[in-house]
Amino acid sequence: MSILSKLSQISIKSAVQSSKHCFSSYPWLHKPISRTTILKTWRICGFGAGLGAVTLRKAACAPKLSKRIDHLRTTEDQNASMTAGELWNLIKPFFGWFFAAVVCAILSAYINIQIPLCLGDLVNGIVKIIKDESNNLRSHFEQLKPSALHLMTLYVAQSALTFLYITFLTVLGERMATKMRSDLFQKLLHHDMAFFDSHKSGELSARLNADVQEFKSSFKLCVSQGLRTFAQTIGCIGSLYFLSPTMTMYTVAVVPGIILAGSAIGAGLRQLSRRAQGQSATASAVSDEALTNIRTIRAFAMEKLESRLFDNELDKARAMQEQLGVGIGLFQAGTNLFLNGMILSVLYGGSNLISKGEMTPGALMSFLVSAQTIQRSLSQLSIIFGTAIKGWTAGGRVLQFSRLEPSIPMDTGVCIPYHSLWGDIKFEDVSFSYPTRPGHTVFENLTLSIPAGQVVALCGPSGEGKSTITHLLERFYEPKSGRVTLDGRDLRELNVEWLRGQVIGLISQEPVLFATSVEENIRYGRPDATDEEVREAARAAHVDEFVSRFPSGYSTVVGERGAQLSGGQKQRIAIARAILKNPPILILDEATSALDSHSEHMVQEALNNVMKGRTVLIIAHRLSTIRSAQMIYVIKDKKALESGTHEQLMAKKGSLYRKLVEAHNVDS
Ligand SMILES: Nc1ncnc2c1ncn2[C@@H]1O[C@H](COP(=O)(O)OP(=O)(O)OP(=O)(O)O)[C@@H](O)[C@H]1O
Repeated sequence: MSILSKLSQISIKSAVQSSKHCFSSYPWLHKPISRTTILKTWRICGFGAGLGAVTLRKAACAPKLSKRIDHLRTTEDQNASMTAGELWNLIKPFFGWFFAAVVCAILSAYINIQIPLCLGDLVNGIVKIIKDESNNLRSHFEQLKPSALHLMTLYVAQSALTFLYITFLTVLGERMATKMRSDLFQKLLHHDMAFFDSHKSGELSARLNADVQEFKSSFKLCVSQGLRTFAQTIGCIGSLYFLSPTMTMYTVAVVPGIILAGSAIGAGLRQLSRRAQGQSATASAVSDEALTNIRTIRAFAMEKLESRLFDNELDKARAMQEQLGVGIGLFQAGTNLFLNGMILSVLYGGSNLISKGEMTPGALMSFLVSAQTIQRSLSQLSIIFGTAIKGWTAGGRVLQFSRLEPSIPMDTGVCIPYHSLWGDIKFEDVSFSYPTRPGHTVFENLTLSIPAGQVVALCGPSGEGKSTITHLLERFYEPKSGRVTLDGRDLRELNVEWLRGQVIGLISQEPVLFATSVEENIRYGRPDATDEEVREAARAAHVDEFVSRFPSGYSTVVGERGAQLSGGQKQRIAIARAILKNPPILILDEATSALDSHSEHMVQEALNNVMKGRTVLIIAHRLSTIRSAQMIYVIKDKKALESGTHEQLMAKKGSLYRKLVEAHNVDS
């Protein structure tokens, strides 16, 4: 026996002995263990190990998946800024309201400057009463009346002006925000598809909502409080000078230093604010993406992981906002310390002047109240400064996308009159790569022709660019070189709105519906269609069959992106929508791929009716659909490799089409 086996026997023996010893102290352990108990134990161990493994796997996955978030981060935000000219352009349309608000705010500030002076007169009168040792107190009291009345008038006027400027500013702020939102939305709707390829919808919606809101609130605050407090500060400094030039000179000598320090801190805070807002937008993008893909998250049981990813981004945003808060807090604390020191110096210096007989108690009172008004105004200004930083950045973020001009203008170019439109399409030496992936060439000198009134099919392996051909035809993107023509005219000469709205009808692979009723979704094809025309299109696309079984019929709401319908039902509604649009050129991008063979047969029938007399471009994987085409192009290796009818291509020896059919890459 080898040394190793001896050693193992010894260890087994000692283990048995020690276990016996151990068992003897626990009598219940002497009971025979049943098979079920052993099985249960195994199951529990297995479950525990499984749970541990899943937790570990998820923990290990988290950092990997968090890379996904990197693509949701926005980089341009750092450059988001706004010029004074742009701010003026926003105000200009509502200048009347702005002017009224500014006048009221300045008048209110003027009154605030007057109040301390008037208060000083009143105090001097009171001092006279206190000092008077004659019995003429009543007449002194009577002399106070004009000052008291004056003060009363100022208080009432100040309240009225406050009411007015707040009202004017609310109207101004709301109108500006509405216009900003409307302009941005309009701009977004017209931006190039490449823009949407590189920006997340969550980010765009944050600019449209949260950023506009932030800009509006800070603008209102800056104009109402900022203007008033600024005017008050300047005015009160004037009053101070009038009351005591010496003390005023001492007081304001330190102001330039404070302004310089404030500007330096402000620049840092502005940058921090930009980063914090960018991070908040990333957090929103994460939640937005998760909520949009809730079904995928459910299917993979990733709720906890997604929640962790969101928390992670939220934490970063929170930390940055906290840093910003600390920065603003420090700024305000410093300002307050400086201002309180100023008041103390005023009291001390003022008492000194009174003792020398160079100042009256009333003047000191006025000086003090004016200095306090300045103090309040400046500390208010420091708050406003923080808000202005946030608002300025938010406004810049909104304008950043409003400034961009789409490279494809929507409303310029020629519209071919309906009666002379044939629908003859040609791709001439087209080279193309997507703007977001410029290094990846999708087509190189692609040439193909879709003759007017004919049905042409595109087939070929996945990812070779079939759908891209439809994108170029719809002019979602521009070719890098070469041209796409309609009836011999370059698409670049034609009006895009007319092309997409009246000439081309697209039924795509994944139809997306609006979260409204079936009827409204179909009517989207032609908003002025009558109810009967909508029903007719629905019948032609076999929508009627399933909709009539819904309790609410055509009023049934389809849910977000049509989530409450099956893929085939969505597809049929999309077909009805295209039928209603009645375009001269029809693109069917795997339009029947989501249907079962029965529905496909019915929809194909409907499509056959619609296709008559039109130019039709079909992208399909089903042989039954492809073979009916008058011309088939096989797209591969960045070009149209082969073309011909089904019979011609099948008869051609070594043809790629034949290989695809035989390899079932084209479904039979
Ligand atoms: N918006 C986009 N941005 C960047 N690249 C894209 C975009 N859309 C498609 N592509 C790329 O362009 C190439 C062609 O894609 P396309 O969708 O046209 O292929 P396809 O032949 O229609 O594929 P399938 O038959 O699978 O639908 C692919 O490599 C794809 O990854």
